[in-house]
Amino acid sequence: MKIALSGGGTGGHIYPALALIREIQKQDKNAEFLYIGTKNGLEASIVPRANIPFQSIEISGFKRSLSLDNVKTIWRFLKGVQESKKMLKEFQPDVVIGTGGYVCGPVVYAGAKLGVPTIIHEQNSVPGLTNKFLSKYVDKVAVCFDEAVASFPKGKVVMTGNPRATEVLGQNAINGKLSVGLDPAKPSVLIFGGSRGARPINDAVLKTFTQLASRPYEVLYITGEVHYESVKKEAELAGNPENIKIKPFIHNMPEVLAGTDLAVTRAGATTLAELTSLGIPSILIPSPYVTNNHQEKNARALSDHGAAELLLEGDLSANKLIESIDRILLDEDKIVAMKSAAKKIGVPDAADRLYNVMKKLMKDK
Ligand SMILES: CC(=O)N[C@H]1[C@@H](OP(=O)(O)OP(=O)(O)OC[C@H]2O[C@@H](n3ccc(=O)[nH]c3=O)[C@H](O)[C@@H]2O)O[C@H](CO)[C@@H](O)[C@@H]1O
Repeated sequence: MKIALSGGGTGGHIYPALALIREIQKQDKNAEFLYIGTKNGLEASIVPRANIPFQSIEISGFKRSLSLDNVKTIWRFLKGVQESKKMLKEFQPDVVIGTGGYVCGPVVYAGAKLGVPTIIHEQNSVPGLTNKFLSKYVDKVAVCFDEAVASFPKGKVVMTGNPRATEVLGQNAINGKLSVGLDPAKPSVLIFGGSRGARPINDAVLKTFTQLASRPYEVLYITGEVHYESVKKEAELAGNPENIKIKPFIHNMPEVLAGTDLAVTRAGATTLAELTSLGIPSILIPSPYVTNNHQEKNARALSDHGAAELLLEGDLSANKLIESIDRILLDEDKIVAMKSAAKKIGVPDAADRLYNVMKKLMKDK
């Protein structure tokens, strides 16, 4: 079986595709893959690192407002479709799957126009522009939230969950802690602002350093690649306490999550699928800078059920952050209740569900 995949820009669109690949590899040793992305997105480093054949097209995102750039984008889209058609004709896939981000626009569109079975996977409760556009042309739309169903053509939508929820299971917590310099005997908090980091979260975290230094727990603080150098400098000025380990980005997130007692993070949909599958309590600080405020909607799907606490960016401060961490982490009953609420939302068999949708589509079409 040959599978072409595309999805990119940020980790939240790339890791679900890689998780699906891992599931297919488990069930079909002979499966072949081609991943199409852009040279500028995170996929250009993450996908080859996972040993998956990677090719790139040139494409940029569409702006919602009227702009000359959009003319360029349309031209690039059409060029991207031609390039994708060439790659797909050469690879001859049995199915094309898009996991979001503007790069999958031309790739999945090209697949549909060539008559190849096509699927898009929408991780969020509110769909992105690219997936909305593609939903008219594809055969199936796989979703993770009930709220997303109404945004897509009836009859195409299937509820699968996010394949990354499957991939993060069964990892070794001790190895995860040791790999980032944490003490396996102590509780730990993971702080990160999505796959690229978030300046407002970094600013608040840096101001908590003096207080965090006296806490009985440890902190793994992932800054995002672009923020790392400046955060490191400020952390040194603040005395960089022993119990706070700072990294720019980590590639073994499943292992690290296995040893995490509490997560403080944005509310990207793929991160939330991981947290709920593992039953990790969280403090969610949704990014207000995303389409239709979709991260807040993602976050509320957890906080409404007691699986997470919502901390809006407007209310974020160092004091509020440390008060929330202490209140949850130092209260065993609260941790147990949040864990169980998170697990109830998780969809641990999501990868198998998506693979089954794919197999059925290929059989039927
Ligand atoms: C600004 C923006 O548009 N963000 C979107 C993007 O976020 P973003 O890419 O930040 O997405 P998510 O938070 O959903 O996923 C991040 C992924 O990166 C992984 N990770 C993160 C840090 C690290 O050091 N190592 C690592 O592997 C996480 O475990 C997770 O698998 O895609 C999500 C999924 O469609 C959307 O919900 C977000 O709104």
